[in-house]
Amino acid sequence: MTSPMVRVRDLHKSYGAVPVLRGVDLDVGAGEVTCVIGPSGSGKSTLLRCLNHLEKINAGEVEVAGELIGYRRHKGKLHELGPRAITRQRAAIGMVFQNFNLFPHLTVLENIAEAPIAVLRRSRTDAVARARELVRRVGLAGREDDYPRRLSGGQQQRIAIARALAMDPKLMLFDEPTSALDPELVGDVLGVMKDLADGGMTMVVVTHEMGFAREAADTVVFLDEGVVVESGAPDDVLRNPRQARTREFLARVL
Ligand SMILES: Nc1ncnc2c1ncn2[C@@H]1O[C@H](COP(=O)(O)OP(=O)(O)OP(=O)(O)O)[C@@H](O)[C@H]1O
Repeated sequence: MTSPMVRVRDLHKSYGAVPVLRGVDLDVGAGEVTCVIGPSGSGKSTLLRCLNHLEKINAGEVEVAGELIGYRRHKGKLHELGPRAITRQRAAIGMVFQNFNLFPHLTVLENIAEAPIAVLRRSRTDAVARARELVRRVGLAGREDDYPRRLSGGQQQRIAIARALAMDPKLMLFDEPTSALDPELVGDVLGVMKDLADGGMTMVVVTHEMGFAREAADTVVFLDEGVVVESGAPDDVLRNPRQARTREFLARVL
């Protein structure tokens, strides 16, 4: 594998007394795309949220871009980054959610340029110029001054991707980015994501889009009940799964 961008070892996460991740290992090399698949409630979103400091982990090791973000051996000490280091790391991770989360009172350009100005201290001129370039890149030239409510769900999601890219992330996390979209809008968003993947972006994508996983992923991870049941190349996991649980899941969704 190329140099690791994400390295997770024996990750445990519970909500209260309910265990959701039960010893997860994950490796994503720089420039690789990993798709995480699995039934509803299997812990996929929780795994992404642990990578981005949105959840505190209970045990294990999580390393992103060479930096350990927190671990607790079962009987060992908790090591945590300070708030400034967490902010720095979060800035290096782009996250795209199911529900776009654009600011409704900001235009498309302002939505994209806001964080680079506020967090990276870019000049307004530079941030807006880059935002214009990103709007073109996601195929929405001409919509720069629109407000999000005037865009379709698929267009809003493409802007959400552009907004994440504006921070020049080292890693992009996608949490079911097409689940909230009408079927005819899904392809455009997946197309933007495929272009990113082909351009060498490191990506972890939680998805129910098996076609995307087959085409874009270097690795497919099947998560069930908080455990990685099987992982490997898409052709192996999606076409010739070794585990009965993977076969049963695929039979339901394919
Ligand atoms: N903040 C929370 N507090 C308590 N329980 C939670 C919380 N977030 C998630 N859970 C529970 O943890 C389990 C895993 O949730 P998670 O969202 O990670 O699953 P998922 O695989 O992403 O599911 P889906 O495909 O439906 O989005 C579920 O049982 C869920 O109800």
